[in-house]
Amino acid sequence: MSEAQAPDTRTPKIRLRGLKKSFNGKPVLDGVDLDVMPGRSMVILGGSGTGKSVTIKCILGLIEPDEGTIEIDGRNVLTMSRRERAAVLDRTGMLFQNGALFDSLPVWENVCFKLLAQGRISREKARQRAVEALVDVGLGMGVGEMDPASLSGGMQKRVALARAIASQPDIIFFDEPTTGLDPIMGAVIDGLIVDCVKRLGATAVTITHDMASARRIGDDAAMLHKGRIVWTGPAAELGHTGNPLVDQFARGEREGPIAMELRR
Ligand SMILES: Nc1ncnc2c1ncn2[C@@H]1O[C@H](COP(=O)(O)OP(=O)(O)OP(=O)(O)O)[C@@H](O)[C@H]1O
Repeated sequence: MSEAQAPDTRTPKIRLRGLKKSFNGKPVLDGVDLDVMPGRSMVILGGSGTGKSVTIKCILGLIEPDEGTIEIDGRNVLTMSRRERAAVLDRTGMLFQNGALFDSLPVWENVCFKLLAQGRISREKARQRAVEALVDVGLGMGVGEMDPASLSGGMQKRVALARAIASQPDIIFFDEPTTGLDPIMGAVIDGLIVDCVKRLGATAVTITHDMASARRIGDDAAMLHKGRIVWTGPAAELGHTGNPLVDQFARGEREGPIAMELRR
């Protein structure tokens, strides 16, 4: 492969610099810096209400930050035209915390909702694409015709995963993918996430409080604390990083720097 054709593995897929966001004068993000390299799986950790979801929503264009830059493939999406930004965001997928499936639509329409809404695909092709995505997450073809409400929690998560991958995105966000699942189903979903992300060659960003899940899904991890990323490193080291904040959080210990701050 010539140098011009070689994939650029040095430019981060996502680069956040100095990202700030306040709500009603209260800072939530206070200068977030984060790099997610292409094809890597990044897990973002942090206590409840520290701004993990706000960070992801800023990247997805659902919340406008007050300051900072958000680069995707080296280009600042915040200064792009609406059209350019929409084209970049079209290449992303998202698995929402509660699945966010529409009960009024059969599963297959949920899976291909984005493609259908954008008129990018015929209904016949969408149905076919949905069945393929459902098979990829271990669901039978018949599930496509069912109502989401009639499915178990684990099956709903699989459908939500099928929806996240159906448009074959190159960046996928997972918000608490194992919340509400028993530990075995959680491990199954994690395995599917890893397989699907690998198959697509996608870059993944996951928010989770589940440390077993973080170690299974993540290559890299980052900890958000007091509006900033205070640590990044290998997900496999969580609990043994040598950073007292991260290790306390990862081990779920009551005593440590985080508890002391809460007591003040
Ligand atoms: N649209 C909004 N308007 C006002 N405040 C908001 C808005 N979105 C988020 N917040 C506030 O920002 C803070 C961070 O919220 P966020 O949902 O990002 O936390 P989180 O780290 O994802 O927490 P959790 O782990 O509990 O899901 C919270 O105090 C929340 O109330």
